[in-house]
Amino acid sequence: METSSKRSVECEGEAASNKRPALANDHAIIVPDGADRDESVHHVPLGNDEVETTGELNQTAKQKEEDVSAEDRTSKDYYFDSYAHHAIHEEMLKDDVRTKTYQMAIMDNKHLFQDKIILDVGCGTGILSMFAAQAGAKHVYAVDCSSIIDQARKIVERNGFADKITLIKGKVEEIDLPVDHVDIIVSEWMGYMLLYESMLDTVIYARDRWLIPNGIIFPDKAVLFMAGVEDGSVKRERFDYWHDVYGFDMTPIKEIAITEPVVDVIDPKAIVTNAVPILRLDILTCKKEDLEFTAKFRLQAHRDDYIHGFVTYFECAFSQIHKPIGFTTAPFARYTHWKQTILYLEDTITVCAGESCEGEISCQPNRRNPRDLDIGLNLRFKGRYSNCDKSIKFRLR
Ligand SMILES: C[S@@+](CC[C@H](N)C(=O)[O-])C[C@H]1O[C@@H](n2cnc3c(N)ncnc32)[C@H](O)[C@@H]1O
Repeated sequence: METSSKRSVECEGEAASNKRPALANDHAIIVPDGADRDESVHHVPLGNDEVETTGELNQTAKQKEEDVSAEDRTSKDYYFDSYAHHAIHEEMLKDDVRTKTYQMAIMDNKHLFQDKIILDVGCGTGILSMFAAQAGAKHVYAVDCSSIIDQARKIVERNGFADKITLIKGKVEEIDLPVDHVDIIVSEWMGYMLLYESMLDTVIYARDRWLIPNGIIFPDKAVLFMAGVEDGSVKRERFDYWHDVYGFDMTPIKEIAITEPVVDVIDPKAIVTNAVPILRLDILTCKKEDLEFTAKFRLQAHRDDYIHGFVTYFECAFSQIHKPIGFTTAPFARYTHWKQTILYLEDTITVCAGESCEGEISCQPNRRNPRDLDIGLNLRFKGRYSNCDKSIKFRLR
């Protein structure tokens, strides 16, 4: 089965489901009502606006800059700059699957927030801090290293929360809080393929330093999934394109391009196999080491088709609240700004219904740029029409 290359357009016509799909998952995830799709949102490329920081932080940034050569200047260097611009926050706020799930999780659980001390890890515009203050928190500490916090300060004042929310500009790992402990941590740390940006490290740091025993983290569960996809038209358009560019062979670029996972919307009809969980995280207990993982997988085709790559997506849950909720970034659910992340294969696998491909997928932060992800795929397939035994490396940057 072939699917259209105009994936975002095709997707517009999909019936967006409100119900959590039946996946191999052990916690209830409900996508909130009224979270409409917004096809106008786009990922904002990492920019390089000047970030205002303390002298000490500027020093650290300069030092880091000297450590990396020009070709390695990727997300590591531009990370906080990228969050300084309002457009990336607009994209996140307009993702109402995301934002409304946080709002519901907080506002429908006022009993948890009443008179409690809250820490917002990476507050951005201050949206989660203001939800927490509205829910009755005694005080909220909102931390962000990006200069967007200057706008957050004005927003907090304008909305009458200046006495309830203290904004602290700096890296969570480098600041001191005026309190020794917090009752609840709220944070939106998830990146593409769940772990891109490595911001969960920061939440783990904050949890271990400040969260009281039996404290609460919003959200507290995350699961990453993978499935096989038929996506021939996009593969041809993105990668095979380089075979003949105005009559020239530009395949050296194809060889690089295919090692970079693609963040895009996948038509749910393109999914050829079952989806399997490859990482389950309990944010209350996980360690930094758990974020480097290798998982075995076995994916069985549910129809005769081709596998051109593997799609990954994630789900998050707020399970410590009165009635657990969550959201999914799956292709068959509503659009989110995370879309899906696809690992395309150089070779196409011809698969028959019932046949399985298996292997191991590994993922770890890149050694030089820890906000990038190095992904390894060992793939084995023996089918009626094709065989495959390969090790492939990708880098999400
Ligand atoms: C994905 S945004 C979420 C913003 C906001 N909480 C929301 O939900 O709209 C993550 C924010 O965390 C900040 N951030 C990431 N790592 C940080 C760190 N180590 N220390 C302080 N801020 C950090 C970024 O600058 C960014 O503004």
